[in-house]
Amino acid sequence: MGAGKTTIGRQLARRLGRPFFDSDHEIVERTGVPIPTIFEIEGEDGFRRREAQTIFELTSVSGIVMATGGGVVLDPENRRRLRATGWVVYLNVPPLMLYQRTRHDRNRPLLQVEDPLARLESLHEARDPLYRESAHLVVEGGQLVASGVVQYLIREFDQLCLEM
Ligand SMILES: Nc1ncnc2c1ncn2[C@@H]1O[C@H](COP(=O)(O)OP(=O)(O)O)[C@@H](O)[C@H]1O
Ligand SMILES: O=C(O)C1=C[C@@H](OP(=O)(O)O)[C@@H](O)[C@H](O)C1
Repeated sequence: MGAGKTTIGRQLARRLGRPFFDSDHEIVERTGVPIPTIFEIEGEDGFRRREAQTIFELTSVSGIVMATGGGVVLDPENRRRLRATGWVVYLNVPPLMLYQRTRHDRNRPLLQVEDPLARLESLHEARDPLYRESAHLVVEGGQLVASGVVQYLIREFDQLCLEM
């Protein structure tokens, strides 16, 4: 959630010369409406069904870089497919930094509450074990600029390819 997945994923894809997909963007393209509207009409459950379908389709394509919405890990089948078909990176950013990066954005329905920082803290606590279970690599802290994270991921990815 607001951890820089899209920013970092897009730069990484460009550097690797691979296509980039953002699962939220795919859902918006397919439905033709923004995410808050999907939540309003179909509720979170409806959004999660569309999200699972999109993850199913995108994990069937090889050679891409994908950024996912922060809630994809709630579904065990999403976690299983992501881990089985790709190299999964968890960008772990503390809740306060997530708050600073997302506070002006009205496009995240789960954060449209009186105390978004408290919501981010509880989401982070509940989801952190699920992200760790899904990820092959965890990048801690959120201190690096996006290009620094991309540089680090390219080195790790090259190493992985050499070992295979
Ligand atoms: N490494 C970073 N350092 C500082 N700000 C960042 C970093 N990565 C992303 N941001 C900023 O945080 C906000 C959310 O980033 P985004 O990539 O859209 O997040 P996500 O796709 O995870 O929701 C953007 O304003 C972006 O410029
Ligand atoms: O954390 C979540 O459950 C969600 C995060 C959002 O994506 P970001 O991770 O880009 O905010 C988006 O998929 C939807 O609003 C639900």
